[in-house]
Amino acid sequence: MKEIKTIGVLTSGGDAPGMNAAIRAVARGAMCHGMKVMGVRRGYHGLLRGEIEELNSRSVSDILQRGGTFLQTARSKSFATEEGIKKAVEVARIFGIDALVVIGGDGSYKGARALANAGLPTIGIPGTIDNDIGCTEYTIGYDTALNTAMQAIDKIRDTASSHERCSVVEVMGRNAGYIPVNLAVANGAEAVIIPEAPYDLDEIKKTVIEGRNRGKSHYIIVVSEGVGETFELCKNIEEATGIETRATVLGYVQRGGSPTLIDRVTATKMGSYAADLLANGTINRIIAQQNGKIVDIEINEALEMTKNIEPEMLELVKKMSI
Ligand SMILES: Nc1ncnc2c1ncn2[C@@H]1O[C@H](COP(=O)(O)OP(=O)(O)O)[C@@H](O)[C@H]1O
Ligand SMILES: O=P(O)(O)OC[C@H]1O[C@](O)(COP(=O)(O)O)[C@@H](O)[C@@H]1O
Ligand SMILES: [Mg+2]
Repeated sequence: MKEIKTIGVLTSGGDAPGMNAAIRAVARGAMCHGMKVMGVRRGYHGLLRGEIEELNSRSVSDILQRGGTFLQTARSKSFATEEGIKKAVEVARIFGIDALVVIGGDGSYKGARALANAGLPTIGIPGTIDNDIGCTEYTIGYDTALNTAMQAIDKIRDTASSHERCSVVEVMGRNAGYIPVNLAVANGAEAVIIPEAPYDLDEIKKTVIEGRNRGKSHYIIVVSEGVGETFELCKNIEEATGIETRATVLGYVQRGGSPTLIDRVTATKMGSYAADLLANGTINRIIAQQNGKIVDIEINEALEMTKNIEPEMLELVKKMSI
């Protein structure tokens, strides 16, 4: 394989706090190895359009602490086609990009694998608030999103408590329950509803009614957006319990904001690790965290890996709701 002299870096899929820290670390890490770094704007969409410019150590200054992604991001339908992949590889070749670092989620990795199969070496870095990537125990943005949502639910709880209401709070995570389950524990929810596990609405109503009988003044039910039944749930609980029940959809509040220490440090470690791999000529890998350590996994193998919500976490929510 020819020596990697120039690398590209892009962010793809939903933005996540810490993506900027990862871009900075990839760029500065690569520069330390004498590589040239090209920033690709707007994810795969921008790659197709040649929205590419060289980065230097100053173009990535003052971004470490900022949420979002200064390269911007996109979801691109036209990229995810045979034609799109072919064109993307061609554009990379025109700009002299020997390998591409993709910071994004599971969808972006499928794109990275397609590029690798078409001849453009890639490295994936996990960047998504959802923490829904099977090969890694941690994804950049997850801790910030959890802390932001936790603080928001604390505020909702103040109002629920003052008015003696029940609050059904819908949180993000697509089809994965990592965000809701952790929030339910951190915010002392009566119940959590996630796409991975069946739920018993009668049991939830019972928990709320019994809680009131024991003197509770507020009730929090955390629901994953992936369940898709937030407003029906709210109505059902109110009708069955007679307790005024309000729904709050946290939405994008969870995705923005300055990254926490964990996200800054993890992003910096992973970004620098990606640059080291490419400097050594190691390609088509996904960076992951396993047992607290940063590792790299072959891309096909990484995409086959799965992980599960610990049932103990669901048990813990139940136990603590008495
Ligand atoms: N199967 C696929 N093949 C090629 N590209 C894909 C595939 N799935 C997703 N992508 C590309 O990756 C982009 C980001 O994926 P998405 O699932 O939206 O976000 P994330 O990477 O954060 O999970 C998509 O808009 C698309 O361009
Ligand atoms: O608002 P968007 O960009 O359409 O997407 C919403 C989705 O993006 C996320 O915030 C992040 O998901 P991805 O990292 O897979 O893009 C999900 O939790 C949510 O389902
Ligand atoms: Mg995803």
